Parts: sequence; C-alpha cells; structure tokens
Amino acid sequence: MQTCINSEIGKLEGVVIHTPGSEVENMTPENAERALYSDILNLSIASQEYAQLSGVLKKIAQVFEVKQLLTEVLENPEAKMQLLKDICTHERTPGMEEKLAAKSSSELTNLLIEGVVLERNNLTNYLSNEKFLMRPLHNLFFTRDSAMGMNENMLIGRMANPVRERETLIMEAIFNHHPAFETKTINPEKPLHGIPVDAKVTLEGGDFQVIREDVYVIGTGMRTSTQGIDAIIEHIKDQHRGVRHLIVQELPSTPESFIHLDMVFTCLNTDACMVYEPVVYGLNRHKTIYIRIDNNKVTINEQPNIPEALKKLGIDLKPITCGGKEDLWAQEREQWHSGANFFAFAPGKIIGYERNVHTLNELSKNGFEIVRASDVIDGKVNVQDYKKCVVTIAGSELARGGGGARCMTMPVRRAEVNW
Ligand SMILES: NC(=[NH2+])NCCC[C@H](N)C(=O)O
Repeated sequence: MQTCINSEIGKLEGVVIHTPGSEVENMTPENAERALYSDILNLSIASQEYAQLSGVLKKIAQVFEVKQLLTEVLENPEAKMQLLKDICTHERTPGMEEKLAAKSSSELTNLLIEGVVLERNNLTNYLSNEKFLMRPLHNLFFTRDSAMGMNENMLIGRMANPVRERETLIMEAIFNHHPAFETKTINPEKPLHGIPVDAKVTLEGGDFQVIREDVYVIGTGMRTSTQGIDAIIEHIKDQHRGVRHLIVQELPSTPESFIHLDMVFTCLNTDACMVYEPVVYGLNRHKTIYIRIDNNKVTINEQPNIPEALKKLGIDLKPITCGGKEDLWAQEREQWHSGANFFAFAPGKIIGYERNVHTLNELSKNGFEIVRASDVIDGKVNVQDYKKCVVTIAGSELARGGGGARCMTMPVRRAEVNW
C-alpha cells in the first residue's frame, strides 16, 4: 500500500492500530504519571472497549496491527539488528542487544512492547526500585503519536518523553522495512543536508494534522516544540513543492488533557470541525500563527484563531462545540475525557466516545446521526447508509490512558476529498 494522507477526513483505506496488552496494566498508581496516564487501567475492561473501536475499523478499512507488523519486520535479520542497536543505544542498555537478538521474532516483539523485567543479579539491581530494565510501552495503543502520514511520506515522531521513545524506533523500522507499505520516512531527528538537529526538536502526531494536501495545522506546547515545527519547515522547503501553508496553535501547558492539538481541535467534515472553545477561541487564548512557505521563502504572521486562518485558505469549517454551548463545566468535563478527539473515517463520518453526551447532543443538532459501534459490528447498521454519523464506542477505561479515537488510530492511506 502506498501511504497517502492528504486530509484528516478522506475515506479511510488503511490504518495502523495496536490492541492494548499487558503493558497497559504494568504500572502502579505511584508511577502512572511517569507512564503518562491519568489513572491506572483495567485491561479486561479496556480490551472490551477497544474491541469496539477495532471492530468498527475492520468493517471499513484495511487494519494493520503493530504487533504483527513488528514480528514480520523482525524476521529480516538486518532490520532486526539495526532496530535492536537503535533501541539499546537510545535506552542505554548495552549488552542487551545480543541477549535480545537470540529471541524469536514473536518473543522479541512481546519483550519490546511489554517490557524487559530487571534481573536482580547484582547489588544495584537488587536494591533498585525499578521493576523493568526496559519499560513497557504503555502508550503504544495511541498509535497516532509516534509517526504521522504527511502526503505520501511518513513523518517519524520525536517524543517529548523518554517512555515513548521506543515507539518511534519501532514505527520507523516498520515503515522502512515492512513490504506492506510503500513510503519514504522522514525522521526529524536525522540531520538534513548535514545540518545538525536542534536537541529541542520534539514532534508528536497528536499535534499534527494535514487538512488539505497543502495545508497543515500543528499544535505546539508540551509535546511538540517550536523547534520541531521549524524542522518540518525545513523538510517542506527541501521538497520544493510550491506553496505550503502551516497554521500553528500554541497550547496551554496545563491541565494534561491539553497535551495535543487533537484534544481541542479535530476535523469532522469538509464543512465542520470540533473545537474545545476555551482554547480555540478563549479570550486569554494562546497565539495562532500562520506560516507560508513558498519554495525557500517563509513568511509568518499572527491570526485570530484556527478556523479563521483556514477560511482564508478556502477551507470554511463550522465549529461544533465540545461539551455543548451552555455549560462550561460540561465542556471541561468532556474535554478531559477526550470529548473533542474524534477520528473521521470519511467526510462527515466520525468515531468518538459515547460517554461525552453533551458533545454528542451538539453533533446531533448539527445533523450527525448517533450510531452504536456494536450495531455496526453486528451488521445491524451500515455506515454507508448515512450521510453524516458519529459511531460511539465505550471509553471508561480507555480514556484514563489520556486519549480518544483519533489518538488510537494512525491512518496510512485515505482517499482524496472532494472539497
Ligand atoms: N494524540 C493524542 N492526543 N494522544 C494521547 C496520548 C496520551 C498518552 N498517555 C500520552 O500522554 O502520551
């Protein structure tokens, strides 16, 4: 499959997901925060909820599981050794390379995802408070963040937190070596034309949206640094593809539910977007910046907000309010549980949490029919029969991990949109 992402809403053709496993339970309340969760999770409930998301996706597109992709990549001895070398260098676990190399592909996949337990074989390790030598990838099921489709390339993330670093190395190995994908990876961590990369470069997929082939909206804050966006500008200049537009939104650093742009702004249709109003329109709103890249020429100015900036580029999106218009508390409560985090699988067809009832009500007022995931999976309803719909999934446990439907999906191919 040639990867191709030229919008946030084009009909979904291919998507990469990860069904959560024991790695989501391998934490205690004390270290949940370090794992970037707002609470500890119960795997059996999270799995039932997740099955609703993956069940719906399997009805509509080709679904790739990270675990299977990685196991298959590890069958390639060169790719395996390179990946182990990269991981052990990044995680400073010399000596592990040989030990891990001796494992079978499927055993190794499990260790890389679920973690390698620290052996109590010397005094330091015996006295250590750590359970793991190589930590589990608690956040791997948020496949959105570690790599992102940018037109026909895959842009590799550069995570703000070391607990998520291994995810990007795995994604890079998959997109470079797995025969299922035809693509070119762009890694902002690697020097472009020999120019050393700023150590402050961070970039996560939750902050990155391709709105139209030539228009990107990017959040900057706790997860994506301005240096990360500057690195994207350099790569765009390098591609010499005519005029490209970037709209950058500064995000508040607290609470943690504002970590990514997609927690406050997502696209729903050719004429609608979901917004968490206090951040996108609020009075003490952070800055919205427009950057025009015309081959080598970069011009920058300030804009009132994302929808206004998009309008000037011919993309007119009506904002629909997360949590409904009336009650600020409902907005806050629903935003916290990923109420603005919708995943569009076609123009006007989206997936989100059923718990956020005020948000669903607002969508319904705007013509979106509410459809239950279980009915889609059982074949009682067909999403093709709707012009606009929101497919709802359960999300009591999943939301505690800190994300919603958009965070849990990494689209790799979408059909073009008829704007
Ligand atoms: N695209 C997103 N909003 N992803 C949410 C990721 C949540 C995850 N616990 C983290 O903090 O990294």
